[in-house]
Amino acid sequence: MSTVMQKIKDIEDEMARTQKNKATAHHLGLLKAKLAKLRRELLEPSAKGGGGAGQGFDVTKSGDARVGLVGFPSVGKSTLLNKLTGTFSEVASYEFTTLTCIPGVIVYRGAKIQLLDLPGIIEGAKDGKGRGRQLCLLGASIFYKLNASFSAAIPNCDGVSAFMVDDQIDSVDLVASKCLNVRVISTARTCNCILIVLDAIKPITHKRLIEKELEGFGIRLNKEPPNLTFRKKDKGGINFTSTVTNTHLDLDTVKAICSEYRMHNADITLRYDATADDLIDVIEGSRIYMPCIYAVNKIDQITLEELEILDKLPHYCPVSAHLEWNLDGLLDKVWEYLNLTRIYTKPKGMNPDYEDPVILSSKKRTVEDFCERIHKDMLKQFK
Ligand SMILES: Nc1nc2c(ncn2[C@@H]2O[C@H](COP(=O)(O)OP(=O)(O)OP(=O)(O)O)[C@@H](O)[C@H]2O)c(=O)[nH]1
Ligand SMILES: [K+]
Ligand SMILES: [Mg+2]
Repeated sequence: MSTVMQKIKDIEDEMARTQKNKATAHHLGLLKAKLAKLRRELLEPSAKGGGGAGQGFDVTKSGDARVGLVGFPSVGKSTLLNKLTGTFSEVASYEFTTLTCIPGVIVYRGAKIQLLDLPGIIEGAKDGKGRGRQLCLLGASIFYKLNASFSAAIPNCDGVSAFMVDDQIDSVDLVASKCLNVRVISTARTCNCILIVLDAIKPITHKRLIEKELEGFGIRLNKEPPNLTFRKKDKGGINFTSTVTNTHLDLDTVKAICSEYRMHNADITLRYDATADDLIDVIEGSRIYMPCIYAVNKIDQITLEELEILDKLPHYCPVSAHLEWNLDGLLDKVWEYLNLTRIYTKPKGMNPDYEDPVILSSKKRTVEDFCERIHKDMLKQFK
């Protein structure tokens, strides 16, 4: 059951051991491609039934946009949900209080924004590093709590029995924690914006760990899709051109990556200094480019000097969920990052309705999209 995870770990270990230089670039490119393929496998529905329905949490999308709270345990995600939406999600000082997805709604500037509280991300689950006995028991208890819908709902967990003997708890731990992360991140993929919640008094490295976890599952944060074209052909080999000098990719690396995908004929054109990861992203497709805000919580615990530093970092928004500090600032930022468009309609012979705008997303805001939103037949009669 954990073979995919084991393979991922092996490749990550090999990458860590491999020195980065010109001679190893193509081999590293190949490993990166292998890793991307394995991670995709982890997200795909299991071949043996079980189905893909359980990849994310089963919460119906509603409103004009969806925002997800992602972070390590006990950083204050549920407290934030409660304060921002008035919904109830259990808050406690112990880790993994929340084990499922709890939605709430924020009405802001006429838009309905669905906010999702999610379980904490489990550190090290990605590379199979446990935290010894403590995490083993935690994994087991998460597993028991989730078990009712567990093996049916989660890919790559088929056949895990709830009645594992003690020496198997290690693998239960790994599977349970991995699966919980997969569910959280699969749900995060359905969002229009992610709020990475950080604890102001925890190490700054936590930010990078959460980012890596999300990146590992195809989410690209505050990033534009790579400006490169990849065109498959029937013959002619690999043709690699670039309009700029590139420092990351050479023909050998490009060929190694393409061969991993069994693509031996393709035109690849770069318009910027792209990396191997960028090329893999384009070949893989299904990457999600998403705005992300770092909500640094519990600022009531730090000094003013520390706060001033945090406040200057890009995409950061310091808050105290518990004391309700700067929640308006956070909402403003969410609004800005969602980049929604409000359209006010004016009924014939009446004043425009400034109370109830039609909300369009940043990606779908043409007149056509507007018509679609009002009524499916509107476009046909539209002049
Ligand atoms: N000092 C301080 N404590 C906070 C703040 N926000 C939340 N807490 C506390 O942090 C603890 C964890 O809060 P939760 O909201 O349960 O955190 P969570 O991220 O949802 O935790 P899990 O569901 O277990 O992943 C609780 O004891 C909260 O009271 C804050 O702004 N300042
Ligand atoms: K908690
Ligand atoms: Mg919680």
